[in-house]
Amino acid sequence: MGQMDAILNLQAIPLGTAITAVVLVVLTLLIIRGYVNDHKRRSSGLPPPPEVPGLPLIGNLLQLKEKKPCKTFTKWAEEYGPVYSIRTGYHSMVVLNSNDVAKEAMVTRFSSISTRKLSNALKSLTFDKNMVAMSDYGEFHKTLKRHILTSTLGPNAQKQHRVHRDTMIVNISKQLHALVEKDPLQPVYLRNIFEPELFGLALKEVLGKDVESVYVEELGMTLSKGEMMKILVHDQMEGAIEVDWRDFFPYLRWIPNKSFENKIQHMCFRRKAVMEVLINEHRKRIERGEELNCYIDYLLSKAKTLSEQQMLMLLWEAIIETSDTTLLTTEWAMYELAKDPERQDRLYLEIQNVCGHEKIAEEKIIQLPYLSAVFHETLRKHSPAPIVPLRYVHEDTQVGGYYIPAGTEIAINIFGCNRDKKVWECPEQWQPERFLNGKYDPMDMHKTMAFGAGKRVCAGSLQAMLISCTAIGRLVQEFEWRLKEGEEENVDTLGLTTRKLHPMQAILKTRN
Ligand code: HEM
Repeated sequence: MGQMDAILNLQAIPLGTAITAVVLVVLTLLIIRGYVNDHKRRSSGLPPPPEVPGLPLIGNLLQLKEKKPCKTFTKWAEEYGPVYSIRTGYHSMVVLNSNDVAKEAMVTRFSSISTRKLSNALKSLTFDKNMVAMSDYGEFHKTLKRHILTSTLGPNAQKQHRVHRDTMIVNISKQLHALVEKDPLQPVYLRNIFEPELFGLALKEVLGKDVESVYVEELGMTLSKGEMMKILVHDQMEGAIEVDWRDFFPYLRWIPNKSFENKIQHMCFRRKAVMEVLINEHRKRIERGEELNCYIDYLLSKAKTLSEQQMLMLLWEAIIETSDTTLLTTEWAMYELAKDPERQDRLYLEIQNVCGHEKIAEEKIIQLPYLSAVFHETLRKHSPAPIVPLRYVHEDTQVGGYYIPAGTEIAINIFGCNRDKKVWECPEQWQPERFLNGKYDPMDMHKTMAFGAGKRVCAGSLQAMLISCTAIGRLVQEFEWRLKEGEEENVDTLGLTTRKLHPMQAILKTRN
């Protein structure tokens, strides 16, 4: 996912005389690879996926420069079908664009497609796959996933953390009321209030306590919560899509790319400095006998074989994953509702009928099918992870009736699956009602492909649903939302996930 977005920033490729010699060798290697694969494919009796024509050596890189790769992939699917292959420099990549083939890859053929293919930036930022989401499938992955589910994200852990989510919603509501009272005509940036609260919730789940500021000796300064959020979340999300042209031309990896390396190292250094201070403070707390129900306490007592660096990465992973995609989903849902007064009214009436004068609470979600439909329709239209982090085929396999040799990268285009005209009527339109036609189980978390599927399915889907649905419900229960003039056009996204480029601005009216 990072690699592909990074193509947008593709730098000029250094072509020197040394490279001219390499070019010949590479072309020869490509021809040999093609010949060997073709021979194996013939004996499998399966055809290769259709190829999107590209240029020698660089393949399809230039065609991916213009727009978001998920959009280009979706456009190509109209011409080449749901499975096709492209070349990103030296690498072959198969792109999957429909629910059927995506599920086949993630479930039926999982054993052959369960490892990750990381860009150089992601290799450094994940400390070489030391986190649940970026590790290769195996014992290490299974153990880590069990830890995060048992301590934090599974149904029982979520019950225990309920108090933090309830507090967060109350805080958000209070701050919005204060802003509207102060100046009812002043547009409100929901993100400015929601994001620090969500980050605070992440800190409570991971460390047991919210942290307002922290002195970091290595950086020589006291960081506010906003500055911590920048170092631990925003900078890292930016780093994840940093391009290293050597990703596409591994045979040139002997050429240094210092500006890239320095940038990533700087991000890793700052993250480590902040995380170490936070971890050390909580170690001291635990030593004083003050144990809390949170991820760090769990890992320190139950996962003693983890190294310091692994512990740091796992704790940071839970912080960044909590802070990003749930915010995006909630902000996009509120954007769509603020744009669409009829659907906003329909949701408000549903909540009134079920909750009356009481504030919406998590246990009511099951009785609010339109609210669930709003959540899932937002995940469909604005899929927060538009492309599943790249997978790698580690043994010859097949998908959609096509032969896929070992060594191929697999891009699962969730955006494309969720906009497939064969599955979704008017996929460009935001219509929550599409989930209310009796075809869908109201509580099914996987009505769309937004959370992935199979053994690597998202571990945080329950938490995302609980937070996002309660927040959307409460925000609509307490205020009438209308977009600020001109805001309707602001649909661009930024980065690895579908973060709204322009934070939504809305005018709020308190409901009586
Ligand atoms: C609306 C919100 C979210 C969406 C759309 C989403 C989507 C995804 C997707 C597409 C994957 C990749 C699946 C694959 O590789 O096959 C994933 C993995 C993962 N997500 Fe989420 N996610 C969300 C929220 C969260 C939250 C709140 C957390 C936790 C704090 C979280 C933790 C994880 C973890 C740990 C994995 C790795 C699972 C594995 O590799 O086994 N996610 N998510």
